[in-house]
Amino acid sequence: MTNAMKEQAAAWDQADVLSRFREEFYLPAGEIYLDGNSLGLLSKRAEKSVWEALSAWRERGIDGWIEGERPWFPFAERLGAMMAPLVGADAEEVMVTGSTTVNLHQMLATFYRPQGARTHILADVLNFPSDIYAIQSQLRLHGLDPAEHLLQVKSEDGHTLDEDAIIAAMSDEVAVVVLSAVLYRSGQLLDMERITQAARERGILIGWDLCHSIGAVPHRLSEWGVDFAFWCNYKYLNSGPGSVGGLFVHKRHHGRLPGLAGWFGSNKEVQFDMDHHFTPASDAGAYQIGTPHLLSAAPVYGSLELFREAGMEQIRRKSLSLTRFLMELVETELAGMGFSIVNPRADNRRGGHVALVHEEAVRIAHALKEAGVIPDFRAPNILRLAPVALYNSYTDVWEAVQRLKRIMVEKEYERFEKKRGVVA
Ligand SMILES: Cc1ncc(COP(=O)(O)O)c(C=O)c1O
Ligand SMILES: Nc1c(O)cccc1C(=O)C[C@H](N)C(=O)O
Repeated sequence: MTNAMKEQAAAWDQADVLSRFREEFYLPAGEIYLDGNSLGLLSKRAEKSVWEALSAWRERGIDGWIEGERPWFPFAERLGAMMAPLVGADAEEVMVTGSTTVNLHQMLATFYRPQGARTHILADVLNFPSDIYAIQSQLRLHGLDPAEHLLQVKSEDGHTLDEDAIIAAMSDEVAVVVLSAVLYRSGQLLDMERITQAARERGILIGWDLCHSIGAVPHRLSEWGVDFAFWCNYKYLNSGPGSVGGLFVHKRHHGRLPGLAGWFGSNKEVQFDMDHHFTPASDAGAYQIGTPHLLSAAPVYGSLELFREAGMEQIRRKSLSLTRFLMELVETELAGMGFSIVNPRADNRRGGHVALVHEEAVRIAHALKEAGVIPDFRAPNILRLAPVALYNSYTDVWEAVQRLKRIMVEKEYERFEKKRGVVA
């Protein structure tokens, strides 16, 4: 059985239409990297685009803003247009700017307008903490108590959300809904289309956090009628730690005054008139604030070239197939060893990683790292494994599970402290 699976993995690798993209990345020597859902690996393209940004600065100085192959002044717009297909949007609806948390602040500062009974923001108990902090602080800025005005949909099993429960919580007290497309721990993929439609039918605005879905799952934000979305580019998009994030604002909202205005949100024709009257850009560009962080935006260009070449549909197909294989191996090779798979199994219900619960998860994560498999751990007991379509192979998945099996059989994890790392 084991050998048959290994041969199967090798055969799939042979037939893999995306296998050439592995060469585009710097893979840590001797390691199997399965943490691309937290920080994607550096690609040669991303590295090249950073060097090109530095060269432009070195050679052109101030003229880099308007001259050269990739002038800085329209760069955020250019990246937005390149990224638009990944979220299913028109070029003018997407901007590469800010960060996840900052963009959520910008979106709420713009779209959260408590009026009459509609004063609540609806989120969920499984959301990433930073989103919740941003929501709480936006409520406070309106003089409202988060304990009362932030509603969080509960989770029955502590890992997943029930879409019916989310929709049932959309009362006429809710002004805005903020949810993650893919939940950061369990990897559950929510039915964005259905939930968005339900919010719109009830006159509620809806915004999606795409941190764990962008680059892993295709989206059709524009067609679904999503009001806004925000994300980072350092996970599946491989644009580097702290790289500039992204946002989407549906075209029906264009022309509004952004909640947080700054001169880079100006109509570009008049920005350098230096007028004290703010003339916002007519599209998602209006939501930029200050000078773009060019050196952290530069790698996004190289990363997006790879996505354009590989194609999102192919990436999703391989990602699903990798995670399906991983789940199958966990169930066969690791049977009886105390693991339970807590991500949903169905293809249309899971994102790009597999989430395993084990009572020894923290020590197993340490042991895996020592064995050259890079997972991540989320307290109290979740091991996340993300085989990434652009740079992981089926053989990586097979080999990672063999190393994990050895750790369990030999009880290698018992040598480690039951304590998470600083950046777990
Ligand atoms: C779902 C989700 N939201 C928000 C964040 C925070 O993003 P940032 O630190 O880029 O603002 C992260 C990751 O760190 C995340 O996974
Ligand atoms: N943003 C991160 C960071 O600055 C340091 C370490 C990890 C991260 C992450 O992105 C964690 C990630 N959002 C998660 O899903 O847990």
